[in-house]
Amino acid sequence: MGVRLGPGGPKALRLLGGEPLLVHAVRRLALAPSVGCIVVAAPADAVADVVALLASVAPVTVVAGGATRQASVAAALAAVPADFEIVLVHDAARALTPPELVESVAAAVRGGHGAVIPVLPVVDTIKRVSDSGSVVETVDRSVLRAVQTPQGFRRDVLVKAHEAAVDEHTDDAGMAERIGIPVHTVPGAEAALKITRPFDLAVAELLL
Ligand SMILES: Nc1ccn([C@@H]2O[C@H](COP(=O)(O)OP(=O)(O)OP(=O)(O)O)[C@@H](O)[C@H]2O)c(=O)n1
Ligand SMILES: C[C@](O)(CO)[C@H](O)COP(=O)(O)O
Repeated sequence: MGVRLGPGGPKALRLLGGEPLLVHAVRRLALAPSVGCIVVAAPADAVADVVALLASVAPVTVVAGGATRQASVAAALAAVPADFEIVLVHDAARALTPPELVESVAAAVRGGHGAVIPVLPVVDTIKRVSDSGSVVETVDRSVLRAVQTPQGFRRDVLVKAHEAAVDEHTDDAGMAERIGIPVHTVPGAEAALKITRPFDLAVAELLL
């Protein structure tokens, strides 16, 4: 719902350079040579609108999403045709993700990794803080990474991870980690920033 972006309806349908974030994201996915099929999870009451919106952008299958990201991914995964053995999960909110990043994630899965995530180093000093606002400790940021999408999986790994999930995860790799699947990292891209707050949208407008 784009709560952190402020009022204006589902975030995927908010405008960036005059077009919905979802259109930007799908257009860039479709430009990646490895992508053979795109399934979009749309807000349940906007499926017909999203089908119409994407008709001239790329061939897509649109399904009704769920109340959470995890539920939306599960619904989309169930609609991926049986002959696709590699599945990448992407955020509409990462609307400017370059096709080259999609390719590098896909290539790492093809190269033998069951689960692959793009990551960036953390640039700020990170501190653990108590409920009262006092600093508890400074965390060693050299071992931390900020995680992006698309996240790539062998299809059987992603299906198993979703089937095994008993709680909510903020990304799909988190579910794979929980069942002991090794998750491989590849370098992320600054342009794949997640448009979360108004500042991010302003940055994305400038980048575009
Ligand atoms: N029910 C949901 C919620 C999110 N997403 C996907 O998860 C991505 C990242 O979600 P987020 O940035 O958290 O979007 P919102 O949930 O709209 O943001 P907010 O938490 O501020 O409302 C979205 O771009 C969308 O692709 C989804 O498919 N289904
Ligand atoms: C999947 C994700 O984009 C990886 O960084 C992120 O976890 C999504 O988080 P959100 O809170 O749903 O925006």
